Amino acid sequence: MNPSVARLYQLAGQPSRRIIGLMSGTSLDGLDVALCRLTGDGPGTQLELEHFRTVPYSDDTRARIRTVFAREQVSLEYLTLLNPWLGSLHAAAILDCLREWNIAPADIDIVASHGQTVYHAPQHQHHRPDFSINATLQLGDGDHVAVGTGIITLSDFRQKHVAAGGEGAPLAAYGDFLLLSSPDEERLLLNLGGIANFTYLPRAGGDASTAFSTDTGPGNTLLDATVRAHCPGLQYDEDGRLAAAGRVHEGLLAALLAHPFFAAPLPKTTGPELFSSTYLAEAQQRSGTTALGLEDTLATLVELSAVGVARAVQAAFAERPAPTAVYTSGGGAHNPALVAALERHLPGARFTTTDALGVPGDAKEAILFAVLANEAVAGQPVAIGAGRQRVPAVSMGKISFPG
Ligand SMILES: Nc1ncnc2c1ncn2[C@@H]1O[C@H](COP(=O)(O)OP(=O)(O)OP(=O)(O)O)[C@@H](O)[C@H]1O
Ligand SMILES: CC(=O)N[C@H]1[C@@H]2OC[C@@H](O2)[C@@H](O)[C@@H]1O[C@H](C)C(=O)O
Repeated sequence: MNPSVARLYQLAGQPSRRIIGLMSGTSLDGLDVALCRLTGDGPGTQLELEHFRTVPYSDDTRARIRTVFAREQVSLEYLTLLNPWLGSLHAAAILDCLREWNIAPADIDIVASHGQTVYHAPQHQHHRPDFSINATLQLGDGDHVAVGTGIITLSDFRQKHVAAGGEGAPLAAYGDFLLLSSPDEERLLLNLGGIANFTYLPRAGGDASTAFSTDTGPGNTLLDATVRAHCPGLQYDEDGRLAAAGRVHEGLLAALLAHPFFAAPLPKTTGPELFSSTYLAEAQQRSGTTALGLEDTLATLVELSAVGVARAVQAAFAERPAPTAVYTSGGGAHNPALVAALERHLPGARFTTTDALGVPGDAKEAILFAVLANEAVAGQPVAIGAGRQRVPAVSMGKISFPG
């Protein structure tokens, strides 16, 4: 038997596994590295987060990714080179974290690598009517991660979801359902990353067919792009200070909300391909706000993110009350201006970060991929959701052996 197959078989039978989850999201702030001890599988999964670190991307790495990121046309040569280059970069980042944590690579069972999304193309969003399919592309080749670290690696998680009829995202429903369902309350788990999304969790033991997750629109992506364009050297509006100094421009807000994405049925996914500086510039043109100051523009974009979330929540809970327990995660949870806008638009909701549930908000997405890898190796496909909101019951991730 191939020794790596034997090792994988052995790992699948162990009571627990030590898995490093990797995520690098649309904000391009860095690579999130979460070392998880996962015991059991399925709804009985227990998480112990042993270590977490965000390895910041250098300006050079960000610039390389931005050369192709969310662009319709790119150099095929550049894309080809970036794929293994990012895989090796991620492998080096893992080794660096392990050195810092004083852990040998041989003591890690699996790496679960999301890779870097460079283009997300659900059918409702892409521009090629000759392809009536959903598609999404993550770079950072898994073989390079496996060979670079010497650790069995699962990667490219989104393709199976697409192959099984999904849009490749959000995958959060799986991890949230397995780790964060509670018998005491139904929950909304609201992730405020570059793109915002939420998962609805019924009470644990209740009707799992009602669980689902959806993107809601921009989270931080337009805020970050606007700050970068106006304030060279700054990556984001720290603590929402600039936005808090501005006033919402109702005309610009209405022009932004006119996009059909906000009225489209749930679940839906999106990305910076749609919520781009072109989208903002067109709305500014239509509303006559091209000269609007930075603070007012940011205040309006904060409002847009919050209204996007509120509209999706209202659409999901048109017939019955929305859960009042809302747990936030992602970088936007650190932005008081965004959280305040959400509190205004979701009156009655109690906002807490997922940290209160033992899952640090900044680590949640990296943990998700560790959970997905744990399921792929040791679990069964998870059946949650129903009808249009069905989450395909599939195991996800492609396996790369180090040797
Ligand atoms: N103190 C803060 N004040 C304001 N905004 C913040 C703060 N800390 C983080 N952010 C925002 O969070 C962003 C990073 O968020 P996060 O790491 O969750 O995004 P991501 O994982 O890349 O996105 P996605 O979930 O869409 O893939 C930053 O770019 C910034 O906009
Ligand atoms: C295609 C893609 O990378 N989508 C990301 C992105 O970042 C947030 C939102 O858009 C979400 O749909 C998804 O990530 C999380 C981890 C998910 O799949 O649940």
